[in-house]
Amino acid sequence: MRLLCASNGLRSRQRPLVSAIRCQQRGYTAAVIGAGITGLTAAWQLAQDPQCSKITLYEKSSRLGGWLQSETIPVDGGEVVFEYGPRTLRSAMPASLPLLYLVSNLGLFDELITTSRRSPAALNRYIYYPDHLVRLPSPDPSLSFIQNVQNMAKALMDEPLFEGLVPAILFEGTKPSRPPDLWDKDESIAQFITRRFNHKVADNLVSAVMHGIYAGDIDQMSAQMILGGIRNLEDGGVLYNLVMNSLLGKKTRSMDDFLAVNAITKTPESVNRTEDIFRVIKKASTFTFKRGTQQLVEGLIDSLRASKKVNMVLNSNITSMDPPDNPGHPIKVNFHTRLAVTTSEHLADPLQIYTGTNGVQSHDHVISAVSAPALSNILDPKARFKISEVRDPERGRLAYDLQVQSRSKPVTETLKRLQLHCGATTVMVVNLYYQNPNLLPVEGFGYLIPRSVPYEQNPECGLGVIFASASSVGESPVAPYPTVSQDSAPGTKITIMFGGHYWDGWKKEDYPDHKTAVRMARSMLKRHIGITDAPTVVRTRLQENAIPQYKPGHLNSMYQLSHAAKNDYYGRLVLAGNSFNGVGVGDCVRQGILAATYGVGRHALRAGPGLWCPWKEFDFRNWDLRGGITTAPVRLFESKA
Ligand SMILES: C=Cc1c2[nH]c(c1C)Cc1[nH]c(c(CCC(=O)O)c1C)Cc1[nH]c(c(C)c1CCC(=O)O)Cc1[nH]c(c(C)c1C=C)C2
Repeated sequence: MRLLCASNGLRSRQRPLVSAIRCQQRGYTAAVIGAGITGLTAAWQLAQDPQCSKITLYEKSSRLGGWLQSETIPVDGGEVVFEYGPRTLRSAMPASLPLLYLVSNLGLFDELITTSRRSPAALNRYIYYPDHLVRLPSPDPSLSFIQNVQNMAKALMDEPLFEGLVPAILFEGTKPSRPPDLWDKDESIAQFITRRFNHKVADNLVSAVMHGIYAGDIDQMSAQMILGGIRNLEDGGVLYNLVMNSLLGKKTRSMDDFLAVNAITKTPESVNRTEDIFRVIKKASTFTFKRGTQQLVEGLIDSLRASKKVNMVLNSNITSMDPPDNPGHPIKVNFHTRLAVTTSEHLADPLQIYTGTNGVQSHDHVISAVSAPALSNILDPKARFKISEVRDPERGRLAYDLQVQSRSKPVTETLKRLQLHCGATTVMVVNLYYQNPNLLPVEGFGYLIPRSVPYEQNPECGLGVIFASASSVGESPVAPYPTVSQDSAPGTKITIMFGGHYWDGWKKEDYPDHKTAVRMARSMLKRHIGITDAPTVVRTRLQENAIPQYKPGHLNSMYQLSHAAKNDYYGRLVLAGNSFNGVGVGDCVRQGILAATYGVGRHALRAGPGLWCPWKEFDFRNWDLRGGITTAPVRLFESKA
């Protein structure tokens, strides 16, 4: 096995862990800042550690769960579940294992709905271009091999969406690859795809996919971070290497997935479920919950309550969290809570709510699970920086010059480095329910809208439309695997998403309000797929700065930030969450687990038998995973398994 790409920083050195050893002897306390999915998972994992005596979970709002939010709405003939954030979770091996173990640990396995790899929602994915839906080529199991090949060839020849794709595929292998001295130079996704294929592939296909994941602009997104595994194959041709690897059964794996599987607590319930978990991964393309993804949040909250070790400080505003004076000292967190009146149904009986004004607590470890801008605001709300791009003349690598414009205290390196992680897109989510069950022109997942669609076809800045009824129905994961659905009402549920990078730089007052958003959604559906019916239920949610954007240079700035946090806070501050390594629910769960185990110095790696300890092939005894950012997207290795 070969470690494909590990920057020195993320391999980092060993250091004396005097304070960690002391903590291990007497037990330790921890704080988690932010009660989104990363923070809740981290708090849950800490609560499983008998050595962890107390966990304080700080949340600035009165609601837990971040942007995982579902609502069950009564309608004529039953109920429908609307999602305002993530809705379906990807089932992939081994990336979804930590999440599925967590689900089982929480006793929620029976609550899953799995969407089979052979279902229309998994097979039929569409892109709208330039004025109609185009199905992305994938074998249709109801047709013969010859019919599938004919259909695919026809689509590639006839559809403007695929213009330039065939020559791009044929000649990709002949394009020069990056010279070795520029191996670690980052570029945008658009630059990489244009360099290897052509700009039509970037604009028509790749921009659509990136709308569906990041709501982002491929000119502003890091190829190294987001397409790292693929980009590493460019020597000799990306496609050639992909085909060869597939024929030879070689896979590129992320060590983090294995680290998380190794670290996550497995209750007897989840161990009993192992076979079922692997069955879900094999058969399903995605999964969700009967009452929406919020069920995961509720399961975590119930478990935290039952642990009796967790204090939840809601409505909290952390006013300072300065580095300790020396390595032996804990981190002091000063906070202020408004009168903790909660409206959330989950908080009717919180473990402990501080209703006072100011408080100070010391913690042996702090896990920050908030976004980079939110953490920056905690460290110094008055700090303002001017960031300018500079080119490293020798290596052409992107670098940034940071100048402090204002501050209220001495600026730490951590605070400076956080500034480079501050971009995020805002998405308007519109959920519509129609009584008519036969409204859609095609069966499938929905459609994405690439940036190349002419303005007249997309004046609303739409990113994509989800035929949400299709992904709300599936199989129970438990034998005899009956069909289950989120919705008992028979109509059609559609979600429309707008904005994203198209709204970069907009002010609050520029965003559409509820009425305007519904009007925009309806006019888009009419133009694109001819829907003129009036919906019976409409719900909108503006998700502000919800999806972090990994801009070129992200990996390098993550490495710098990780080291700064390790040094400034003597390994006691751990950073996790979607600002760093992955915006999906599975990514956040993995980061929460890694932070609450290796990140706080509580889980030692051992060279056990079998496939599940890939680190034993590397110098894992020298990996210092404590403090800073525990996750490392460059810890990739090649495996035959
Ligand atoms: C609510 C808006 C979101 C958009 N992207 C994400 C969210 C939560 C995050 C996201 N979406 C997908 C992924 C990759 C797979 C994963 O790790 O879960 C991530 C990280 C893929 C995806 N995009 C859409 C759906 C329904 C899915 C998941 C399931 C699948 O691939 O089958 C739809 C969608 N999401 C966004 C837009 C604009 C959009 C449009 C149709 C933004």
